[in-house]
Amino acid sequence: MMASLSGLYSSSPSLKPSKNLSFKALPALSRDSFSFPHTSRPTNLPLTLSSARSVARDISHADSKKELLKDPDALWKRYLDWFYQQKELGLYLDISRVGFTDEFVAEMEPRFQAAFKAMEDLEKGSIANPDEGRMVGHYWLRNSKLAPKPTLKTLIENTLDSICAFSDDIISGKIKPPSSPEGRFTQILSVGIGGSALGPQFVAEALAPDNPPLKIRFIDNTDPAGIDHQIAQLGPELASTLVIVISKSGGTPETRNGLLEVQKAFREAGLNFAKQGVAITQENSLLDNTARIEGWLARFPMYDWVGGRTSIMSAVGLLPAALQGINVREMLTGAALMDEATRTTSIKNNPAALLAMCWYWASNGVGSKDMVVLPYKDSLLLFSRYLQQLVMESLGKEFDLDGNTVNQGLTVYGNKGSTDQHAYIQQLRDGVHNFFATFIEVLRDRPPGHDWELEPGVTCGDYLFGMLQGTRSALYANGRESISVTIEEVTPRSVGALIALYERAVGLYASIVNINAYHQPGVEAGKKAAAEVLALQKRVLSVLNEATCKDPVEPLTLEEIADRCHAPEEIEMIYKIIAHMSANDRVLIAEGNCGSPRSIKVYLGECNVDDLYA
Ligand SMILES: O=P(O)(O)OC[C@H]1O[C@](O)(CO)[C@@H](O)[C@@H]1O
Repeated sequence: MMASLSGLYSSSPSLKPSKNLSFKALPALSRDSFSFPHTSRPTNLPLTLSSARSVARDISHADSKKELLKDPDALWKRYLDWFYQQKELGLYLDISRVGFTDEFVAEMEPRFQAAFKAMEDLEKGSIANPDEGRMVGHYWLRNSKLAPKPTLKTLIENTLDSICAFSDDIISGKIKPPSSPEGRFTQILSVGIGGSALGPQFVAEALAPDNPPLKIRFIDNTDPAGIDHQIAQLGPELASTLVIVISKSGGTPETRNGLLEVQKAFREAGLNFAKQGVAITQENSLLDNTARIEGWLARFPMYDWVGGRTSIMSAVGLLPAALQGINVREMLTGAALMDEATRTTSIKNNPAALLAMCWYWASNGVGSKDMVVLPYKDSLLLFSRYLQQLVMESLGKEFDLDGNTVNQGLTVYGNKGSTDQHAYIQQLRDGVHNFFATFIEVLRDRPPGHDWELEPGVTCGDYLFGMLQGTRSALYANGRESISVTIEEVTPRSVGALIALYERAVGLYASIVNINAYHQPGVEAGKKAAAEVLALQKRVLSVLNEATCKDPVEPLTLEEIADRCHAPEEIEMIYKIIAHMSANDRVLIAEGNCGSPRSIKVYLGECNVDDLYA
């Protein structure tokens, strides 16, 4: 069997996981109908005669699976057999409730060895992101000795030193806001999106002390009302707000808009933005040039060899964290220790490989099941949102590295326990079986000395513990697989380790399914389409302006606007543009109303003669 299957795990294009070969081929033998744990092979594999036989054999194993489920000794043995711990970090991994078989592990071995080799090359500076021709160096950020060139090593070390020195100076009040009665910075307003927001948001929620030296707020969208809300919440403290604008590319529209809105607020408050602005971006980007020309307070670098979603250990994550009094060197140490632990080429001793293997097993190597992430700790609330980008932007790819269409991915969602038990766990337990769970457990409930028993022998934290364990058991009893990651405490070190664990798992998984984890071509399509909508809006405005400047004014139907824009095929979009502008008092609807598109006739509130000749 091994010999006949080994080729199926090679990277040969014809043997790639294929969604066409899913359960549909043999519905009666769906592994979902089996009780747990499974012994069937992943159904993404081509259905050869031998695989069909192996599925048939799995039916006969179904009873023994039931026995395993009922047999606490066997389950305990499986727990111990696969239990992983990283002692120094106090991090444990339990994958006993995922039903992979020894045979499956053996079959995955060659793929993992290839993935370990690819990871080794990546860490040595290979062009691991071939589509963008870039190195992938986030691992160097926490161990600069790994950097492939001495200049990079120096750059990483100097940047870290300057982040620490700058934040010390801000916190101590050595660097002051020019016109604040407080005499020191009290607030951070972070402007950025995607990888330039999610990491800082997660770290702030997880690690910021109750009374940080600077409190942080985020603008991570181009929603005007959301931006207004953040600025309004700052109120007079805008004068003591350090604005950190984060964009690797330096040209992301949402971030640019956030910056322009904040600069307007500064102008209106009579404040000098430049003296309170900090940029984190690549050298010579639009943002970098703006910050340099306008003389902003400080600039910190981003590098083309660090991706947005893995930038949390660069200035992107470290500067906001340091300013909130979080020990960033500890975060880096945690990540470095985890990097070391996930470098081993023994699957069983490598927690990231174990995760990647379970993901492959649970989702059939094609993302057929979603990953629900449930941290049982309020401060880790944003971990699932952070992982959503890390995993889905990395693994959600149309093509594999050989150019075959694979439509890979792994859906991630989640919030926190036990809160979610009162929201969607009902469906997870009893409803559609389209997921596997990851529990994040934190052993320490409260800082020492603060606990008390709210009923004899039981604390509030015991309830949280009970809810987690109860949900895990209830899911398992209904054949739902789960992974449990345990940390002792939420500290900079353990958070650094968690981040590094998942970064590595994503990298290994991507290798195993033969995709590039480090680019995001799909995002470009949406950005391009958005730019086209805005370009069309400008054409609509120009056509309306021309009609408005006529004497008498010529109200236009949607058809007439579309024709004059030479875009009859865009009539629906033109209607939406008109409806949006109308809702924002930007155009006059002369006749009809926006609710009935055919009735609309439009002209502008006033003719702008200058635009006619622009
Ligand atoms: O840091 P930037 O260049 O502004 O990009 C923000 C985010 O946008 C993306 O490129 C996707 O649009 C992410 O990968 C990135 O984290």
